[in-house]
Amino acid sequence: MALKASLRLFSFFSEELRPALNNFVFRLPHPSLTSKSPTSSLTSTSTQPAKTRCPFHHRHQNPAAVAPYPVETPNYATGFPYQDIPSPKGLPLIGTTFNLLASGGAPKIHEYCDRRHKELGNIYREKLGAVEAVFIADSELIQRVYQNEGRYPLHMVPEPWIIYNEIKGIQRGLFFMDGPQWGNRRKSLNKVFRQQTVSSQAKVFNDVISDLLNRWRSVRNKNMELKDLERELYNWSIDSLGTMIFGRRLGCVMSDSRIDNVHEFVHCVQQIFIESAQMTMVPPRVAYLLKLPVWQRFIRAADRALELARSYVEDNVKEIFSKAETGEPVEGVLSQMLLQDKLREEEIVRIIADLFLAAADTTSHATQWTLYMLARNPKCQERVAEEVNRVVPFGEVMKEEHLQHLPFLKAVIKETLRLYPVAPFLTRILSKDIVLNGYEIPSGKLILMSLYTTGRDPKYFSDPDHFIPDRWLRNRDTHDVINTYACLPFGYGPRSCIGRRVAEIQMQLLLARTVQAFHIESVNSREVGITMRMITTPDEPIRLRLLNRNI
Ligand code: HEM
Repeated sequence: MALKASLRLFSFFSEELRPALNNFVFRLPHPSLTSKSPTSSLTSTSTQPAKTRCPFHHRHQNPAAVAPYPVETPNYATGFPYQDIPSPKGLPLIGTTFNLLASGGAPKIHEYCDRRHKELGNIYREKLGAVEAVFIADSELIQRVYQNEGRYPLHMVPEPWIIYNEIKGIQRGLFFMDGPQWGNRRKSLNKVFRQQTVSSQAKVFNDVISDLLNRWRSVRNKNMELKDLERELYNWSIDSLGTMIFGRRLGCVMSDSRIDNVHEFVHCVQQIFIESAQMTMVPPRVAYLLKLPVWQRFIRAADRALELARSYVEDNVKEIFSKAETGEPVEGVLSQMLLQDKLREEEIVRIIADLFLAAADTTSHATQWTLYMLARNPKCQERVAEEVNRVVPFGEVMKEEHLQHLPFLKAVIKETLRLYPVAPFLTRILSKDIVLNGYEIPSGKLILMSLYTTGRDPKYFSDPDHFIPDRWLRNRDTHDVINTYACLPFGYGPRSCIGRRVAEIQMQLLLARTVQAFHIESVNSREVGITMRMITTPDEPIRLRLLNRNI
């Protein structure tokens, strides 16, 4: 959801989330400091006596690290004080905001945080604007955060959305829920998004792809270049999800589409992301109070997107009820939610509207990056084409069971998401204190897990800057993926991405069929970089040439 906004979003300027609750009674070294690996023993409750000093002492002269160990029985649930976590120097009110601005601002925040990790280590804290966050870039620390997320994990909701929901007095979908309310809804929705249900949608996903590929054949220019790939993929991802949910086509990938509302919806969702990203550098509450243009644009786009999504969902809900009354068959998971799960209509409308916001940009950008990687790595592209043609000869319908025999294609997608994680930071706010790398993290602190950094860390991935899908293949001698917590493009645990299977099947089908139909070439004259628009997007439009394959 844009939420995801990503969700995943990243609004450093939101107000303080929760006050630090901790009164540190014991300020003793944690047993983790006794181990060779600074992180491995963090998960243990061992009471072994401490033998070594702080693993960071060479780069962070922590007084506690060199203090004599206490005589009384240490409480190993505690570590060094939170304040001792390495941190860059900043100004009192705005922290290090100017440093971020000087480094390119919000669009380059992934590189800024990557440099901070290189300078300060795999854990640091930084105050940007009004919010302080603890950044971690270590697979064992990430694992530890997820192990402690509790029954109802809490993540960060982007500040512009918090304000929006407050001033409009509205409740929203899954991404915005917490506690038992979230737990109950997530349980019902998990049924809808389970593997079996999603797999049964392969046929409808294929119908959308057939239209899309036909459209691409006809809209290429004379150089065989496809215009506005981003918009094409947005339309595809919305049409696919819409067909799964409503049981009928939205029609937004057809070349003669007159579904203006859907196109407007797509446009508004893109706008929401652009404006939210702008507000990473202007405190959203200030933007709201001063009615700055960025806030006005955000609110206009959000109002319209939700209005369009709601009216479409409402129309479909009405139709489902009237068909159910007359005994006509109804397709799509919306009918299942209404008729079997008996969710209230008003709640379904907001849940589904937000699902569209969550799905559109994430799936389309993940697919866009993968197509780009295939274009830049022609040998990999040929291997995918050979693999696909071996499993599904050209002209035969690709079914969900075929996808199980396409390991190299799946490895290509994983490798792309390692280098270009759509959500570059995962967020959690824990409801209990924990110790990370020997430092106490009080409950309520915002923790950001830096996937961009872990995904490119040579500690986890050899030759990390290179696109090497083979590293993900299990049967390969040099299989070098040791710890998957370093690469979690869909998050982890009960609050991980609910749409993961939908996205994976949609992407696998589209990519397999695209590579089967076309030889893809990149037209960009330079290597496309990353610009953050709340999610990982290209810093210039990705331009592809699609040449027909002679099969
Ligand atoms: C390649 C495409 C996608 C990527 C990379 C992606 C990634 C993510 C990530 C990283 C999270 C946060 C997980 C965490 O905090 O542990 C998330 C949450 C979420 N995603 Fe996705 N997502 C994708 C597609 C989708 C689709 C297609 C849908 C809807 C059908 C969707 C719906 C959601 C929702 C509703 C949440 C919030 C879940 C909750 O709060 O319980 N996502 N996604």
